[in-house]
Amino acid sequence: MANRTPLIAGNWKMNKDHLEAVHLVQKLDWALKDAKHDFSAVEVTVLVPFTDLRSVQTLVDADGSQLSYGAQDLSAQVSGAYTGEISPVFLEKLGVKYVAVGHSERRQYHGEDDALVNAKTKNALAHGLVPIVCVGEGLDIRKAGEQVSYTLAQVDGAFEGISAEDAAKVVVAYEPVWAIGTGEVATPADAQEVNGAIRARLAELYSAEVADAVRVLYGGSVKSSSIAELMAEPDVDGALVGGASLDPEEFAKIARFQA
Ligand SMILES: O=C(CO)COP(=O)(O)O
Repeated sequence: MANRTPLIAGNWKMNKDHLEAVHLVQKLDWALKDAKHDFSAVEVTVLVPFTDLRSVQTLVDADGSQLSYGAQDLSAQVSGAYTGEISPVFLEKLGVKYVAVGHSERRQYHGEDDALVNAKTKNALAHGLVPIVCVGEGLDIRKAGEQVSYTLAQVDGAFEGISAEDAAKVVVAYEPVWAIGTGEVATPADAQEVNGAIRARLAELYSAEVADAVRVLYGGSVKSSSIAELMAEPDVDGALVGGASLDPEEFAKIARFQA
């Protein structure tokens, strides 16, 4: 890996109310502090439900925690008559650093397409949030051996019209849908194949410098037992962790993959 700081991001999905969130973040923070975790060596963040954000912000501020936190989605709009939507301005005011965009569950259950993912990515960047753009193929595409071309088309769509300066700030998460929540983690070679292709595409779309700056994560059934071998791949710069991020001890172990 070049000079990219690894990022371990926990995606809680629709789990933990705001009271449970405080307990979980506190336990995670303690586990990392006990282990003298060096946040400058491996960044750790949690993507929590919208309703948890204010409580998490208060806790992180009060405890002087080095954990950052983020949201799982945002609106493509900024304000106005968009019932139920959440503006990036609101997220920015809550101290949010990261926001997931185009998670496969949003693509699948909410019909989000590449154009919407692109609009949301731009909206996040315009308001100082770091988008974690999620891409990845389903099982049928994988069986047809088309995972690289399919995923790169999603990358092309997400980055359409984004400047090189902004592109360098984006985080991309390769999450093969068949590996999400199934216990079936991609092999390190599977992850490297697509992560490497994503970086090569960014070099084509922009430049070697931009491609070198962007962190490309892997997600899909990551556990403390599988993280080290994934991170050993040159183009895996971290992980987007679902189920295992709900267990603070296990998630702290994942964050401490170098230990
Ligand atoms: O979708 C994921 C993270 O965004 C991965 O979820 P799991 O780690 O539960 O497979």
